[in-house]
Amino acid sequence: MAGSGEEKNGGVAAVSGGVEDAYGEDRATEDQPSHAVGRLRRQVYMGCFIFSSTCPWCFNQAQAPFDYTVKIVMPCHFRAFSGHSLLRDPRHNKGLSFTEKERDAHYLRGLLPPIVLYQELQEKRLLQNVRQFEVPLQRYMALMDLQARTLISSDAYTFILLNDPSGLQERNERLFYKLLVDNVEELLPVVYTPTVGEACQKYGSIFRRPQGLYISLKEKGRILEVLRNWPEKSIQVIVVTDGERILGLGDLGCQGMGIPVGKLALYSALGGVRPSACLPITIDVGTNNEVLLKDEFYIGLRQKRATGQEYSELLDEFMSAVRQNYGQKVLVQFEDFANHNAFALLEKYRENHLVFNDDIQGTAAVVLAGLIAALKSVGGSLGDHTFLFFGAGEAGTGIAELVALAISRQSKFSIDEARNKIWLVDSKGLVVRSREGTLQPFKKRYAHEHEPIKDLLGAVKAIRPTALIGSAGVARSFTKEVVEAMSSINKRPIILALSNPTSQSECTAEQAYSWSQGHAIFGSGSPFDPVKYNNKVFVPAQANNAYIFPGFGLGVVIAGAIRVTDDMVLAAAEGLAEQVTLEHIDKGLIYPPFSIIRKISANIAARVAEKAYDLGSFAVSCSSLEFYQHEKQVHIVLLFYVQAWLVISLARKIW
Ligand SMILES: NC(=O)C1=CN([C@@H]2O[C@H](COP(=O)(O)OP(=O)(O)OC[C@H]3O[C@@H](n4cnc5c(N)ncnc54)[C@H](OP(=O)(O)O)[C@@H]3O)[C@@H](O)[C@H]2O)C=CC1
Ligand SMILES: CC(=O)C(=O)O
Ligand SMILES: [Mg+2]
Repeated sequence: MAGSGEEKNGGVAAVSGGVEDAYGEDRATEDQPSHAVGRLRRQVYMGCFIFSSTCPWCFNQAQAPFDYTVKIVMPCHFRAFSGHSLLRDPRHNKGLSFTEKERDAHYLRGLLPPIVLYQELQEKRLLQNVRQFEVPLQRYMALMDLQARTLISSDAYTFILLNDPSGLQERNERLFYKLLVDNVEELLPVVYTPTVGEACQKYGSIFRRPQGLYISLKEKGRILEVLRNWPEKSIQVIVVTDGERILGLGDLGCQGMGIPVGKLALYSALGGVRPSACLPITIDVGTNNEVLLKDEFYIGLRQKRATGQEYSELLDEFMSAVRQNYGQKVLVQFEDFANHNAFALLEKYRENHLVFNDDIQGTAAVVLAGLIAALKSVGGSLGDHTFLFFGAGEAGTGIAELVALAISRQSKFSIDEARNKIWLVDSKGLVVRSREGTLQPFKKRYAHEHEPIKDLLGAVKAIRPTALIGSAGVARSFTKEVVEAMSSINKRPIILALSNPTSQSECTAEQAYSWSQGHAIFGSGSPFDPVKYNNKVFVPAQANNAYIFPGFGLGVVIAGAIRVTDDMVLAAAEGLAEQVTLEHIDKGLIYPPFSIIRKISANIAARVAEKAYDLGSFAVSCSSLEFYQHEKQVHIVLLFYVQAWLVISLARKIW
């Protein structure tokens, strides 16, 4: 039940699982006054522990939002967490919603205008203000300002706080998450794709303050030191990129930071992982983007990308520093690496670290779930159908592998036979046996016997797929002819245009519905508005890994997992697919709406945690297993669901 000693590092800041570390001694940050807070926190946790002893599943390390209660409700931080400092701390600042009592208790009198605005009203005011910006990038910047943790000087802050009529300059993290959670369908496209893509492209010009950790080649040999500079000590999820394949926009080098920041905002808003437990990291090994290298505002190293030994030594050092500093239960999510590194890194680290590649595994889970749901309209099981991928990289082959695994689990087919139902097209055309000698390893399993075909239309006509899945990052590659060909082969063609952002989408929703005369089951990576065609309204699905990774990460955390396996990814897909109801299917939807994403995430988390537990000591640390051992008789998935839902709902109440 207790976190194992081996996970601690010199007495500081190791993350371990189970109940004991929830007392929080090991995650005090340097600016927290220690003993009084420790005692108070212990009392709060003891109270929770009594509650949890009737339901031990309700209480473990993911419960850390309680930290917040201690800090903000108790007048225990004296001046260290009061007055200016409190207003300048986005994590604890409540802005105009500090009550009269809190203003007295925290030395805030006079620092705020006299009015007390309750959070709902603050939220309404902010939403109105965000909506006033017509340009999506301005909305993005306004929201990021609200979230930002690193602050401007106190004088400037007070000036802004007291003089900013829009209220948008307030740094108030809990308001940011409340706004996001309550308006997820409206704000997701702002903090995430497509707008985050533009933000990364312009990151150098719009950069105001650091939002994550930058680890560059200059820090080689000192990465542990760099990690220790981050103010939070108890980290549960890291999203890391090296910026080489940012969405479908290519190499954006150090400016890729917008992606880990955006993904982790969703981890908190949609998956209940406490913001302070999330760490965005960009590894800067240079960039091959000539435009950036010549841009005077570029924020990264001005050199070509390091490769080979230099690159892999830096990554090795990073992984071992992460483990040393945060223990073995920190989830490292690789994001938007180029495929020549992504597959190799996943293979290399998955045996000994808790790693997850969102582009390969998260995307696979979301698409498999969508296919399972779509087949409820189309008919037949996965093994009865043929799948054609346009794009044979991380997303394409990641999905292909999970679909093959699902087919082999559901039917009498072996995994190799299942792979025969899947075809890939890459930049050189259909992946066929005669190309085997020059193919990257991850494509070889799909090099089937067939004559070479160069173009997508030719491949569609020859392979006659049920589903066409685009992940090449090539805009408008699903032409009218391609969609018409799919429609002539299938009554209900499944067409997924996964490439992000919107500018790279293989086709628009309107094109898919009109060219298929309303028959397509369509999903896209970035959102499209509903389309009216022949007096009927079609609601496109958003086939994006954002459905998966927040719940997946939460599942890993509540299980105290130490490894990610394919079965856990499959469980996540099933956890999403089972939430698509007949009502959704009747409306042509292949995913439940994002408006209920927190419920979706709780279900996915429960499925993933259950699977990790089923897999036993390979996936879950021995200490967590011991904790679960005596519960073997009970319905474990239900307990995990309750736990996940509690974390997600408590997070919303407490932040
Ligand atoms: N919706 C979602 O949740 C997700 C969407 N994506 C999107 O998918 C896209 C691809 O990502 P990812 O798989 O990681 O990228 P990769 O670079 O790993 O793969 C891209 C693939 O597209 C192929 N390709 C490139 N140009 C062409 C072309 N003209 N014709 C045919 N094939 C081509 C490449 O061929 P070759 O191998 O020959 O170079 C490669 O196989 C991106 O836009 C990304 O945003 C990614 C992850 C999740
Ligand atoms: C969604 C995502 O992860 C991507 O486009 O890379
Ligand atoms: Mg990605």
